[in-house]
Amino acid sequence: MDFKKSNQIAILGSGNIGLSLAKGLAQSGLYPASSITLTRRNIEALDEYKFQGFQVSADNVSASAQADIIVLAVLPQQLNQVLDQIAGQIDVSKHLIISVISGVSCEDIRNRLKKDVQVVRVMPNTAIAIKQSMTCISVGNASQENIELVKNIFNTVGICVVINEELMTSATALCACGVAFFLRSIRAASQGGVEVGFHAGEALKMAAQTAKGAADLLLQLASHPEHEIDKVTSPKGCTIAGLNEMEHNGFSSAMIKGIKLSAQKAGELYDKD
Ligand SMILES: NC(=O)C1=CN([C@@H]2O[C@H](COP(=O)(O)OP(=O)(O)OC[C@H]3O[C@@H](n4cnc5c(N)ncnc54)[C@H](O)[C@@H]3O)[C@@H](O)[C@H]2O)C=CC1
Ligand SMILES: O=C(O)[C@@H]1CCC=N1
Repeated sequence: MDFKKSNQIAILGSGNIGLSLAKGLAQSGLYPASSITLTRRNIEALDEYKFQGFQVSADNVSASAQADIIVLAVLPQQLNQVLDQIAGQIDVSKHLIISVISGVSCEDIRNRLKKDVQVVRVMPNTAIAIKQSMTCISVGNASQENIELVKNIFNTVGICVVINEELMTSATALCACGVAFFLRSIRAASQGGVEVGFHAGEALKMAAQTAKGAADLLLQLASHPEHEIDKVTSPKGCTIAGLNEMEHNGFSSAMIKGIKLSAQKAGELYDKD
């Protein structure tokens, strides 16, 4: 399929996720660094990216005016100031807004910018920097052409699914915060590995590769976790002993409760006024 040619991207707010997205896009070859403008209030912090060929600026207004796609990537509490800055530059016939901001609806953004500007809400995670993001998209009022454009972008830097906007705070918890949750699990496993005899560095590498293999069993075989767990747990064996000890200490329950609290909090991050 041919996608609309959208040449210039401005990422307003180049912090953790904005820069991860920039790296992934440049790596993918879909958007060269020279077609991406990164904004931040203190642009000295972007020197390394300037050196790599990205355009850097402290001026959200001119960056937006020059862009076809404007990515909003500031914190929820920083958003209203940025929207008020750029509102006058928005050309509804040209601009597509992609917001990665948690807890802010497409309608919130349209109400503050221009009612008929096209806004898509996207929830990537930091693995986008290595083209491994699980990205959830809700399409807002975008045209079919722009929906395909956005899906193509996020499929190039990982895997994307389109979901209803009401589920975006849940997607934030499961997929964006989820990176931290799985990393903490791997870190905990490596700490266990040190207790049973490995040096910290090798324990971390062994835990990470084991986690990657476990995830790939599910993804590549379209298998269910309990089916794969049953293959590991030999009768009267050491796996079931360890697994049950973890469950007695609330392993699954802790993960479920954490995801529920994160989803609730994601819905409370933005103050419209
Ligand atoms: N960090 C993550 O894994 C993810 C974050 N998000 C969302 O992305 C947004 C950004 O999160 P992070 O990257 O973690 O935060 P961050 O604090 O690392 O990045 C925000 C950046 O915006 C810059 N900024 C603030 N005001 C600005 C302004 N007026 N003009 C230009 N730049 C400005 C800050 O200097 C900072 O570099 C949040 O809304 C968050 O909910 C979404 C998905 C994943
Ligand atoms: O912690 C946060 O609020 C952001 C949203 C998802 C990941 N980081």
